[in-house]
Amino acid sequence: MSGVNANSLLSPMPRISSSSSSSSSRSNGCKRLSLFSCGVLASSAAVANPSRSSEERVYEVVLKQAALVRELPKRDGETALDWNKTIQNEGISDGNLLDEAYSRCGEVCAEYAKTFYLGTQLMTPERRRAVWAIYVWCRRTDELVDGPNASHITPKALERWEKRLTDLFEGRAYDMYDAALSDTVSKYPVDIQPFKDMIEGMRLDLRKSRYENFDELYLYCYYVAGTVGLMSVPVMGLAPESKASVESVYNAALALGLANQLTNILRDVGEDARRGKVYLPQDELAQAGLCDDDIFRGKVTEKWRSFMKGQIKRARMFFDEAEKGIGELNEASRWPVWASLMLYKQILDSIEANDYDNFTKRAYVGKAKKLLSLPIAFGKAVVAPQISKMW
Ligand SMILES: CC(C)=CCC/C(C)=C/CC/C(C)=C/CC/C(C)=C/[C@@H]1[C@@H](COP(=O)(O)OP(=O)(O)O)[C@]1(C)CC/C=C(\C)CC/C=C(\C)CCC=C(C)C
Repeated sequence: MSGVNANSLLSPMPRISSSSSSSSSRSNGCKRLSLFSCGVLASSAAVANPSRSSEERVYEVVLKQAALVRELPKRDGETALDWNKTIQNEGISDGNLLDEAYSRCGEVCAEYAKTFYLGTQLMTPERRRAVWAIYVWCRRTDELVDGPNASHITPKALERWEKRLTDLFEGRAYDMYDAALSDTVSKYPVDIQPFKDMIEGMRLDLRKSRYENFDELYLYCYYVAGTVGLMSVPVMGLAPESKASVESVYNAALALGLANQLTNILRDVGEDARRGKVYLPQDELAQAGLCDDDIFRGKVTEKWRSFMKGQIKRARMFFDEAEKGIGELNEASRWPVWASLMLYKQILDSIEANDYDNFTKRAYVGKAKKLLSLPIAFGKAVVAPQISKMW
């Protein structure tokens, strides 16, 4: 799309409304994800915070999201998270205006996240546009603290953004992008909590520039990225044949968000340091014999390599956890998820290929590798999902 920029994304547009409700369910039984003890940490975060760890607090949100889905009645011949028919049967009330709102979301997506946009093409039209609407809201939220006007953003502005969020969940949309999301949340069992939590993550980012331990970092990563997984699952839907518990799929989705954000942090160490930010856990840096000054100095040493190996190992473990859940998603939704996972995971390979110099070199995945990932992701998603579980 031409003319999509950070300012236009945040500028208000004509206010239109859409109605609100919520919807659907599945089995219980859960598998608890614990990646704190993956060998990179000498001290456990739960010990650092003996009352309740971030992992436990986030897990409560996961359980709540899964419970919301289970509370909704199953329809004959429909699995709990298989709402495609529901959407098609009920139709969309404000036809043209909503179509326009969604197509604007698609344009933003195509502009900002080309590969992801391509990946959504395989999804059903209803799911595709719902994911675009979520994407746009996330992107706009992120731009409040990371965009061109970020230096003017105050807690008050975030409060207004949150009020606007509550309004759109109640069917009162301020602009076209909001209207699309308002429609989406009225049709899929998407809860407001992960959205509120993402705003909380932006608040945290405004006031915090150091993370004492992985427990603190975990919470931040949940807020800004794990939430995306929780928002997306209800729209992407589960495979009708899936026997997995809803919790385990939400956990995998959470893990993908965490893995992506940890990878982002590892890729951007130098860039963040130049903004005075160090996201890496302070206690782990200290255990490796490193401190902030080593990061500001930006010299790749043996200590740094060894520290980075541990961080990369942990990020990969979250990716592994995420992979286990993708096969449980509705078949048409798997491709963009596999594609995004593969592309992000390769950033870790690229950090290694740069000999862990994430101070002066930006790890990236080249075009050829990106293009090659798409058919492989397609294969894992559609052609041989069973085989991909064994890889
Ligand atoms: C299919 C799919 C991938 C859907 C998600 C689409 C979506 C709603 C994305 C929103 C992304 C966004 C703009 C988030 C705002 C906060 C933020 C910036 C988070 C970081 C993303 C990277 O964004 P960016 O474009 O800035 O990256 P670059 O710096 O340009 O490289 C994050 C790192 C996190 C994004 C998190 C995800 C994509 C998690 C997706 C998880 C799922 C879709 C769940 C999948 C389900 C299972 C069962 C595994």
